[in-house]
Amino acid sequence: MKYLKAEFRIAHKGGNDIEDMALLQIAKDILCEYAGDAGFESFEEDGNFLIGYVQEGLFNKSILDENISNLPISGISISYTINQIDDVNWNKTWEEEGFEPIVIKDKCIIHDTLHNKEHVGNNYIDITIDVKQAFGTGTHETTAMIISELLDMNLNNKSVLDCGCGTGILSIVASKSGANTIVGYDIDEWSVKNTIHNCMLNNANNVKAILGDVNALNSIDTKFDIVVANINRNILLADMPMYVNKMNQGAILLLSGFYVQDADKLITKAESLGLKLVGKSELSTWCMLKFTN
Ligand SMILES: C[S@@+](CC[C@H](N)C(=O)[O-])C[C@H]1O[C@@H](n2cnc3c(N)ncnc32)[C@H](O)[C@@H]1O
Repeated sequence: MKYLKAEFRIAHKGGNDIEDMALLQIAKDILCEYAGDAGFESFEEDGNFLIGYVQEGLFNKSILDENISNLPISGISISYTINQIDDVNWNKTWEEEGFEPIVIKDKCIIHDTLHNKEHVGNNYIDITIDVKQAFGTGTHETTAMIISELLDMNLNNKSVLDCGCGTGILSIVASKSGANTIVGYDIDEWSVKNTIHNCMLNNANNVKAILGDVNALNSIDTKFDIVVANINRNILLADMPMYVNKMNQGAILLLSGFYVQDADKLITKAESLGLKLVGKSELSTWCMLKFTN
C-alpha cells in the first residue's frame, strides 16, 4: 500500500531548536492531533522531529497547512517535507529481534516464534504471532486494551468481526476464547497473508480473512455479536456506519487506535448512529471505547 511519510520539524520561530522538553512535547501532541485531522495515522518521535505516516489517498494537504499555520502556541513554527514510500513496516525491529512474551490479565500469553515461550499456567490462552510486516503483537497499547476487554467477555459461540486485522491477533484471541464465526479484513495484502498464516499457527481455523476496505463487508450477509476495530481516528469515523450496520441487536463495538483527546469525536459520531457508550479505557496516550446498540 502506498504511504506518504512526512518529516515535521518543530522549532522556535526563527529556526532554533526547542530545548524546553515540556514545550516540545506540547507542540508534538498538538501536531499529532492536527496532522490526524489531515489523515495521518501513525507517528514516531525523533528529537525536534516528528515522523508521520498517512495513506496516500487520505492525505489532505490544505487541512494540514491551515492547521499548522494556526498553532495555538505562540513562538513555535512547524515545517515539513513529504515523500512517498511503498509501505510501512510496522514491525521492522520485531521482525528482526522478536518480542518478549506478553501476558495480559493473567489469562493470555502472546509470544513470537523466536523466543522460547514462558509457561505461565496451563489454563492460559497461548498465542503465537509470527511477526511479519503486519501490525499487532499485543505490545501496543491499543491492541492490549482490546485483548483485555475481549478476555473479560463471554465469547462462547459468538460471531466476531475484526476490522483492520493486521497480524490477526484479535481474531485469534476471539477464536481461542470460544467465538465460532470470525471474519477479519484488512486493506493491506501483507496483513491478510499474515493473518491467514498466524491463524494456521494457532489452529484458529474458524477465522476468515478478507482483503479490502470496509466495502468488502457489502458481500457478507452475516451480522456480528462483537465488532472490533483498531485502526485510526479518521477511518473509524468514516467506517462506523458500516460497523453499526453489521452489529446484531445487543452487540458490542470496541474501537481503538486513537488518542485520548480524540475520544469525544468518536463518541459523538457513535451516539449519532444510535450507539450507547458502555466503557472506556486509557493506556498512556491511547484510548479504547466500548459501545452497544
Ligand atoms: C493498528 S493496526 C491493528 C492491527 C490489529 N487488529 C491489532 O489490534 O493489533 C491497523 C490495521 O488496519 C489496517 N487498515 C488501515 N486502514 C484500513 C482500512 N481503511 N480498512 C481496513 N483496514 C485498514 C492496517 O493495514 C493495519 O493492519
